[in-house]
Amino acid sequence: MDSARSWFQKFQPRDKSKSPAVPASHGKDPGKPPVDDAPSSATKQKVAAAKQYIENHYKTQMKSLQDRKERRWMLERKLQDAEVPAEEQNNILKHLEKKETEYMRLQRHKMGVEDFELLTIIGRGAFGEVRLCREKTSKSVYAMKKLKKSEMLRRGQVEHVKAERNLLAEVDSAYIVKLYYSFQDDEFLYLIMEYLPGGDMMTLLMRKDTLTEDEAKFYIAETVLAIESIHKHNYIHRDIKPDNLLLDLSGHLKLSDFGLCKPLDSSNFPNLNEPDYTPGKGAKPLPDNTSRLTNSSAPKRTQQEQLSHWQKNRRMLAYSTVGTPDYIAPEVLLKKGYGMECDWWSLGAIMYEMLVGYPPFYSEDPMSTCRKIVNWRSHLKFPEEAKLSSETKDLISKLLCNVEQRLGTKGAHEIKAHTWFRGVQWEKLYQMKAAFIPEVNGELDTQNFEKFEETGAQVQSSSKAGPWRKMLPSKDANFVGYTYKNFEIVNDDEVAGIPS
Ligand SMILES: Nc1ncnc2c1ncn2[C@@H]1O[C@H](COP(=O)(O)OP(=O)(O)OP(=O)(O)O)[C@@H](O)[C@H]1O
Repeated sequence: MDSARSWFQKFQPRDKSKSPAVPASHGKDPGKPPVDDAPSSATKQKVAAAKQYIENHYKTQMKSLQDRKERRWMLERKLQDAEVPAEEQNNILKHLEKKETEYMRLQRHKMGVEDFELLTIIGRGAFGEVRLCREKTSKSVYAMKKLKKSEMLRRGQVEHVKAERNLLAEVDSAYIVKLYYSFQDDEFLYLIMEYLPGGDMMTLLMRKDTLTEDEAKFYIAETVLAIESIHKHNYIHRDIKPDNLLLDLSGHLKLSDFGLCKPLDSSNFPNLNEPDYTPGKGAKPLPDNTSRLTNSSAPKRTQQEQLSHWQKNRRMLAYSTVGTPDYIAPEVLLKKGYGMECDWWSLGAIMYEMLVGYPPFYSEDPMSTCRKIVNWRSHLKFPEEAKLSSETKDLISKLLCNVEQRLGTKGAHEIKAHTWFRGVQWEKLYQMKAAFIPEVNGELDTQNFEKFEETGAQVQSSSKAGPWRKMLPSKDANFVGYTYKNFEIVNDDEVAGIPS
């Protein structure tokens, strides 16, 4: 409550001459025209932000109380089910209470970037970078995603960034990257996540060219479970692509990058709604590079030629500001209004790439890719050389199709039941041996990631990162309520240190 009050006070107008604390009519000079005492828009904004902060504060407190009760209840139930002797039960419950006390202490600590030692950069995206870091006190290693607020605002991504933070804090699944903390300073938002040292699926696919059916089945099945877990919480990813499928130490897959779909600025793309581009109709003449793939008079590329073109372009596409549209569903591109089915389309495109070597609508030019996607009926082809089984082609065709016919429209169970997945033990998948075990030597090993150059000054040297910064609330009302701490940050060593 105290912090809420002091934060509220910070939001009160400071310049009394502009926004008087008493109504303007009190003590005014009767000879002067009446002063407009309506609050300025800046004041209104501050009031709205303060209101949101207070609401958020109480919501968080209620939620943490409820979570605490739930943790206790779950543990009690587990202990009873396991018929643990009464004395041992008592000790275990006491241990939980100590962890709760430590968690409350950590909750009061205002987290900042200075709490972390910044290590190697492992990723760069449209809004910032991802790097390996180590928390100074606990020595735990994490991945820190840093997003520039001004860039998020400029590109209208504020709602997306909030959605990402909410989803990560809400969905607890083995197939979703775990969020430990989120916080902000004047310039940046930070997500402190578990570090997944196996690299991303894009890198794995570039190394392997294609996967065998069994290898693809393993990763596609885990992707199904990841997508199912976010859909259960009513989130749609919209931007599922191999770059967002990360591998943990044991080679299991986790979905990341939520709600931060790169803004596929429609002004950059051809008018996909033009009559000539409607699905099923004859396509407009395409630029040279794509007409080679569809025009019978132009030489057709072999699967191998297409694969090497794709691989040459892949990284460049991934790091471009527009991003790759290769996995985006036609209804998303056409801005028709879309639902969760769009994620199942992306699954189909990834499955195709795993088995063929490049995505189904690949073209060197992203605009042509978009055209091919919306005209998927005339562009979805399975190259002979890929020797896909009829079951494989059937599943891909049931994912890369109209929304109404698409598998998964009634739920993930429709996809899981397809014969291509025969033999998959869905419940045990995460406990099974992964298709590839990544090579990782030590907790700071980043060999499965690209090398990135350091650019400009490091965040730690920022003049805004002094200890006094912790005393100030962040000025930016757009990102109120971003802070989060996961209960799992409390480890047993810290609990052992608390005097009982
Ligand atoms: N938790 C993590 N552990 C290991 N590597 C990660 C983690 N999170 C992200 N990365 C790496 O950083 C890259 C970029 O991350 P991410 O896609 O989340 O950032 P982004 O800025 O949102 O990117 P995009 O521009 O694709 O939206 C990933 O492809 C991956 O290689």
